[in-house]
Amino acid sequence: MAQETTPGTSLEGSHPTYTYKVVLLGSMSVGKSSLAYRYVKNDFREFLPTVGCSFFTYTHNLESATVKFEIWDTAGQEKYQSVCHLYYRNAHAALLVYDIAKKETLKKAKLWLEELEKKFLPDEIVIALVGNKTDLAAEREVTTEEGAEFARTNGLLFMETSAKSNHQVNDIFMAIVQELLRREKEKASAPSPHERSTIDLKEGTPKRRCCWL
Ligand SMILES: Nc1nc2c(ncn2[C@@H]2O[C@H](COP(=O)(O)OP(=O)(O)OP(=O)(O)O)[C@@H](O)[C@H]2O)c(=O)[nH]1
Repeated sequence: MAQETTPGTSLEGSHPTYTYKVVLLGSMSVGKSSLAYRYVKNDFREFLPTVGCSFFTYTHNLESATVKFEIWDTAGQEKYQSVCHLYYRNAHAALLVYDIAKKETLKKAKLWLEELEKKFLPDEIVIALVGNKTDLAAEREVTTEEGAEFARTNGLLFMETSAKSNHQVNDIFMAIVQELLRREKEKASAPSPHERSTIDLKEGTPKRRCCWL
């Protein structure tokens, strides 16, 4: 298992570097490894079994920032479920992957969402719902509207992809990058805890209070 890393931010002038942990979750064989492989290596292999967890890194050199992704690809097999919480601990983003040709895999993605909601506050993690295998259009069991509606009502990013035909794989990872950067900006423009003051009614004088005690 890869060593867990602490995300970091280094501010070099106006070009910061952010490191994020991104996890892929979902049923067995929905294409989690294939999506990671397509994204990082721009390739597709028919056979990419995951034993436990595998690990990829990818660096985005954007105009405004450098964004490093540590992508944790978890195995969908039931026997690994009991240790899965170790994989998504401290994650900044999660892709909940289902197979558009297997309805029950969307149910499993919904269960993953419940699990994440127990462990993270909404602003702690960016979650994307990903309907993979759009190239199997003739076998489709989940409509685009069904996925989109579930994502909309739960505040998730949503995209349908095909790791095989390279459809929207880059786009979903880039949507996650953009959302993470948007949140960084929002955090940076929020008043710093040092700036907040409270009034001590007993003494009648404004006091600075540190908010993370
Ligand atoms: N047609 C099609 N097949 C795909 C696609 N993505 C993955 N597959 C196939 O689906 C099977 C499972 O893919 P994986 O990437 O190993 O799926 P996984 O979710 O990582 O599976 P586990 O590691 O067992 O949890 C393989 O045979 C892949 O070739 C896709 O977009 N289209």
